Amino acid sequence: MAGYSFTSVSAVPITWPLAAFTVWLIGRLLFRRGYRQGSSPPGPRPWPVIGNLNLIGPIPHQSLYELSQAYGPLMQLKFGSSSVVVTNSPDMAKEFLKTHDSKFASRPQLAAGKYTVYNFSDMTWAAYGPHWRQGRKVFLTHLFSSKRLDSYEYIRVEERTDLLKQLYDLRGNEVRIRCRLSRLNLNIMSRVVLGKKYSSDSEHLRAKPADDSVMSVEELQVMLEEIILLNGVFTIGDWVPWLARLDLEGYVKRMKNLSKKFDKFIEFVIEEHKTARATKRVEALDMTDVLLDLIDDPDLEVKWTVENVKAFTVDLLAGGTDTAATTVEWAMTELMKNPEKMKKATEELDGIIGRERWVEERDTPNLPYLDAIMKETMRLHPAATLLAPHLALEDCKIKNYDISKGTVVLINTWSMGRDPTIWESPEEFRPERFLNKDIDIKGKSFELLPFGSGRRMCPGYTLGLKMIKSSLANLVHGFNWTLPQEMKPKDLDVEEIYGLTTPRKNPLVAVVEPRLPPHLYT
Ligand code: HEM
Repeated sequence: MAGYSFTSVSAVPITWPLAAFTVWLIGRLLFRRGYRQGSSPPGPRPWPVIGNLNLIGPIPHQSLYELSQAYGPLMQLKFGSSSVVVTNSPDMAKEFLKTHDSKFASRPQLAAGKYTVYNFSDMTWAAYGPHWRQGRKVFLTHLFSSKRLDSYEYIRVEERTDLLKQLYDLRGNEVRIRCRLSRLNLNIMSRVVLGKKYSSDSEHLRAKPADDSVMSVEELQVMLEEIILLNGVFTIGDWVPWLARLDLEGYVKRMKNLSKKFDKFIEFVIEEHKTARATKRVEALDMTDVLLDLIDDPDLEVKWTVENVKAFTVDLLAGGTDTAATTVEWAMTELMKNPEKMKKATEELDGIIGRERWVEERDTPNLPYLDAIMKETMRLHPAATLLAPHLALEDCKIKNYDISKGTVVLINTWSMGRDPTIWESPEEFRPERFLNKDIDIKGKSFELLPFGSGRRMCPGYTLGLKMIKSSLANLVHGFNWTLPQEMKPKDLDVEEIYGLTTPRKNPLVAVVEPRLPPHLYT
């Protein structure tokens, strides 16, 4: 049977004028011709240029969504000389992530992996193979076992309590929720991964210059935001290799600068850990200790190096901080846009938890409406809209489409979440759609894949879910939130910033008032 032909779209990146012209010219010269995929003869035929994708900055999932509306569930784009296949259909996603999982379990070797995580020494950007397999095992058995995650619960509780106290002190004032959430998650991840925070806020540092912090928490937050951004950008040199040296957008320069800063920071952390280990002053085994121990492990299949320790540390800090904060900010935005849903959530909390205590992690299985809010938020605002890019390791036929080795695969979870053939009234925030429905978010229901699925699925999802659920539950339980001044719920925008994660463009600002008895906050 003859294979289908792909709809091919030529993507012409647009940047500042000179670069735009250069790239347009290259596009005209190189990508005038397309070819028919499948078993029919691949004779050249005109490449149908149907429009420009604005590919400055991160890859825009919304533009991909619009194209997919016209071109169907599987669409092939040309990014320079590389084929990129995008899907927005759960059936197709299942083919890539389950049926043919092992053939699509690699990652393209992009500049971000080379320059920000020590030449692919981490797990996220590692090519499929022994290094990645070993790293994954380290993650799942040493760092994210349920025993280890439980042993860190006290850290999550202490940091959360601290945030709730801060919010109480700010009562009656406007609060930028995301900033507080990022800091909460950064504090948790720093203590879990590095053993302590290593950073304090700048006011504290000014007051106590002798503090042993290495940098201000604001500086560390900016570094993490930068790494998330740079790991999601479209870098022309990745797709047109002979342009790589020009670094037209300046992203590679930024990656190198950022990497230097991270390296200095992590070097300091490692040295301190080594000193503590040498003098036997190790009090608690944090993740850096676990990663350092592996350097001396003779039984490992692939030699573990200090670069691996550093790159994994970056993965852990970046993976755990931004994703959860982005999701909770979106959940709070949707709840404030839909006050009747906020009311239902507080009613559930009042009924199950009561007003005399905070919500603990062990309570969350008893809060189905809260769970539905989280799922509905992840449907409309998945933290990683295109997952992380997958790479075909061999030629493969997917539902009769020929995918050649080296093709990059993007799974557009953002589109799937908004597809009217899957979800009724997809633009509406309706947590009720998940009540009494067996839709899983851990990679089994392909219409909802916030953490991906299969071999490359997020290994940190258990921790991510713990952080999201308990902070969201307590923000809703402990406080009444209102919009500033005359703002109405309908005025709240839902504009996004594209990137590896997709936060609100305009941070959510709300006025906070306590709703529980005062003694609980002090
Ligand atoms: C709300 C929380 C989180 C979300 C939504 C999320 C989402 C994702 C997604 C979509 C992927 C890519 C899956 C794919 O390529 O198919 C991923 C991969 C990954 N995530 Fe997460 N994540 C979260 C929390 C975390 C946490 C807490 C950590 C670690 C501290 C983490 C570490 C990683 C790593 C290392 C990978 C790469 C896995 C691999 O390539 O094998 N994530 N995550």
